[in-house]
Amino acid sequence: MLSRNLPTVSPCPSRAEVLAFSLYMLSRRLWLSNPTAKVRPLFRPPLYRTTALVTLRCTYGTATSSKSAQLAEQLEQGSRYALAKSITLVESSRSDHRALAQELLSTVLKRQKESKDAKPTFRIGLSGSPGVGKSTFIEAFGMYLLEQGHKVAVLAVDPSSSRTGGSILGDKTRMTELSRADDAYVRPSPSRGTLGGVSDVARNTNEAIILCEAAGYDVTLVETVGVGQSETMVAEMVDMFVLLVGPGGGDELQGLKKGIVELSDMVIVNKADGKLEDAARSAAMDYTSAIKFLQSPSPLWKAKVVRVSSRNNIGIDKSWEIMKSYFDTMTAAHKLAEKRGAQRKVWMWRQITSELVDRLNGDENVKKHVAKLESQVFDGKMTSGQAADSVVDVFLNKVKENKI
Ligand SMILES: Nc1nc2c(ncn2[C@@H]2O[C@H](COP(=O)(O)OP(=O)(O)OP(=O)(O)O)[C@@H](O)[C@H]2O)c(=O)[nH]1
Repeated sequence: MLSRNLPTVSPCPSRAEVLAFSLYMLSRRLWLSNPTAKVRPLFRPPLYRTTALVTLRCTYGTATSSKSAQLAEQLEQGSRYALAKSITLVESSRSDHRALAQELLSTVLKRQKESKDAKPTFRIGLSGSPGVGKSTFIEAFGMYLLEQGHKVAVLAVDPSSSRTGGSILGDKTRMTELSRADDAYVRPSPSRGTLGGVSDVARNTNEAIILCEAAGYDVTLVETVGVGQSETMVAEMVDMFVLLVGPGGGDELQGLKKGIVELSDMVIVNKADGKLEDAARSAAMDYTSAIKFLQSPSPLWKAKVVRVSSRNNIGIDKSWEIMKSYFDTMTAAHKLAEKRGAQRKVWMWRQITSELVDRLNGDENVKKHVAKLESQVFDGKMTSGQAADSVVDVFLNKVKENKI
């Protein structure tokens, strides 16, 4: 990136310097266009080279920051176009995009900190197996929130899209009514090629949440599907984690899936209508009694269970009432800010770990060294611990020599 490659010369040139340089360039141009004329460059400001450099530096150095300031401004004005563009920057793997995204995030965070009348924001994670009715619920719930005067953003965390290029959540048209509403923003799943691993998905989503909030969306719904670590990941980036289950009952109460109920601050039994109503009632009772014996994510809150028919718009208001009550309880005890701070720290360390491993894996010398060590470990000539120490030593030595 140009602003990175140019030497840092500060401060910016004074007006007099810029004027002197411009006069010099003008007289030079006149002279070059007509060398016989007696308009030779009359003077050469002693600092003109530096001035040129400084001018360039200022022009290109501020190009990124003025672009990011402009985007931040448009975001604050609630431009959906600016929001989509900003999230694309955050998701991009291009280094100039990432640099711009980082500038933008810094500007946005600074403005949020300085703003005295910032609206409170609420981040809600929503998970459930495929087909349980997540889109239908979000559509109905989102429209209800709009009626209550909220601005709603919907983001999707779909680890399948980074692994396979396809996506469980994003391949079909979803939430059509909500997508068209003025005060809603529905972000489709990131497409192929924009993501790396799970850690990148998390980073992008965390940053996208900040951008949505900067654009005035006070409720952000982060939707995920119960695949791999995605539920735990989402639970660790939101204020409240909601699990959507079907009326068939209780799969989530068995074995491995039990952990996900334990993470949940609320369980919504969806499809509580028609022939499924009785089944939904008994599933709700099963969840309510099971939750009594599970550990709560917070000592201040015991998970609630609610029956909903997203298709018939039943129980949507009750769901919001419970969510608001959670929000009020946690805010009154100053627990939300604490939770967000702790989450940021956790993600910082995960990002550090993943970034270090990426750099380590990307280094050619380390790769060669690892290849040798792997065969020694395989043959039992070296323990895995010894090999790991050796790889890290090689890597750190290169870092010390400023080669990485
Ligand atoms: N009876 C009934 N059916 C529902 C309800 N909510 C959703 N459905 C149906 O359940 C099916 C799946 O709904 P979706 O909203 O697409 O489910 P999803 O969880 O988003 O599914 P994926 O996008 O595949 O993860 C659709 O046929 C919906 O019409 C409900 O409240 N009652």
